[in-house]
This record gives sequence, C-alpha cells and structure tokens, in this order.
Amino acid sequence: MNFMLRVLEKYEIFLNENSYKKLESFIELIINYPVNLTAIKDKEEASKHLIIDSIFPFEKYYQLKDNMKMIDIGTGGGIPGIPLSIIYNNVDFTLLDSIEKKINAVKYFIKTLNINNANSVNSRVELFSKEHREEYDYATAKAVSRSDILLEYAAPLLKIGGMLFLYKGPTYITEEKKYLEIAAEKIGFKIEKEINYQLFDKERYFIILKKEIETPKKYPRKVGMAVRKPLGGIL
Ligand SMILES: C[S@@+](CC[C@H](N)C(=O)[O-])C[C@H]1O[C@@H](n2cnc3c(N)ncnc32)[C@H](O)[C@@H]1O
Repeated sequence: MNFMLRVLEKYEIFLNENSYKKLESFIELIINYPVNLTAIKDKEEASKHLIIDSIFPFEKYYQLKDNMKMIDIGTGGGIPGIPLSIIYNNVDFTLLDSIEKKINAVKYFIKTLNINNANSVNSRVELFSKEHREEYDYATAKAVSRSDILLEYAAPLLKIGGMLFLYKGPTYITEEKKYLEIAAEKIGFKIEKEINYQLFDKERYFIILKKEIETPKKYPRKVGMAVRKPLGGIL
C-alpha cells in the first residue's frame, strides 16, 4: 500500500478513489512544477505537509456544508485550496494569491486535475474584497500572516455568520492569540473553537471563528495597512 494511503488510514481518514487519485496526481504536479512553489520535493513529505496537514482538521473537527462558497486567502501553489476542493467537491472554492506565477500554476493544476468546483484569482485580498463584499460562507488561510491580519483580510469577504478557519502552529497560544482576541473584538468575530492536536509529531492549532456583525465600511483598509498597522497591535 502506498505511503499516503497508509497515513490516511492510520488517522482514520477514508477518501473515495477518485479523490485519492487526484491528490496523488496533485503531488506529482506540484513537486515537479518548473517554477518553485514549495520547498518540499519528496512525495512522502508532500503527502504529509501539503495534503494531510490541509485536510486533517476539516476531516476531524469541522464538517463543511454542501453548496457553500469558500475562499483560500494566500493560496500560494494551491495549499490548502486544491486538496480541499478535491475532497469537498460540493463546496465552491476561490483560490486567491497576489503573485501571478503562483496563480498561473494553480490555474494549471485546476485544469489538469479537472477540478470543477474551484477557480483562481490573481489579486491582493484587500482589492478583491472591495468587489466581493460578504459573498463567502467560509474563508481559510495557511502560512500567510499573523491571525489578526488574517481576520481583517477575511472580514469583508464573509457573510454575517460566515466562518474563518486558521491553521496555526505552537506559537499561536504564546504569541498570536492576544492579537487575535483584540482584533476579533474590534471587527466583530467570535472565537468559536481553538482545537489543539498533534500531527506528525508537531503541535498544531485549528482556530474556528464566526463573523457576528456586518463589517464596518472602512474595511478593507488600503493595501498593506493590515500588515503595517495590525488591528491587534504592533509587535
Ligand atoms: C508563505 S505563502 C503560503 C502559501 C500557501 N498557503 C501554503 O501554505 O503553502 C503566503 C502566500 O500568501 C500570499 N499573500 C500574502 N499576502 C497577501 C495579500 N494581501 N493578498 C493576496 N495574497 C497574499 C503570498 O503571495 C504568498 O503566496
């Protein structure tokens, strides 16, 4: 049995054959893509850190509902958006990144893998959200920014009641949580769950937030402001 299947079974994640084959093909495509999208070049490492790390929290802790719209902010080479769109094929995904060469790769992966429920967008999130206010049920981001910055990016895009899912490492509690709490209070989010789990001997956090009120019209702020003057306070 191959490596990814063994690991998935170990974690009691059971996928249909079509999804599984597409995930395998995605690994081949991303590690061999001519432009460098990830430092990972080994299939087993890619199975762990690109695929399973992306899908694990949704398989275990939050069930996405059918016919919802989700945006992956700062998707890079399609992480976590491509693995998620392969598995949750009744959810409609937007994979957004500001770097054109990465989005060209994502476009190519979507086409080659015949993923019908995902589209790619080359834009800064602060610009895209002006035109797509409150269109999304779900937002996610992995390895993009500090949590309070991500909250500001996601807020204008989400419907009231929409959910934001953050993948975080061990520094979430020691370094980031205080900023997230300040930002959540300012912009009207509730931290619904902070799930702490171990994956491949690493400590991980999956943070689930709910948007509770309409986002004030002053958001999104100008490009770069969320980073320069983060809502949670300067480091
Ligand atoms: C470290 S990479 C992570 C990529 C991917 N999520 C992953 O886990 O492999 C961060 C990505 O976020 C994108 N990004 C950062 N700020 C952004 C913004 N304001 N709007 C759109 N994309 C942004 C960058 O271009 C970059 O591709």
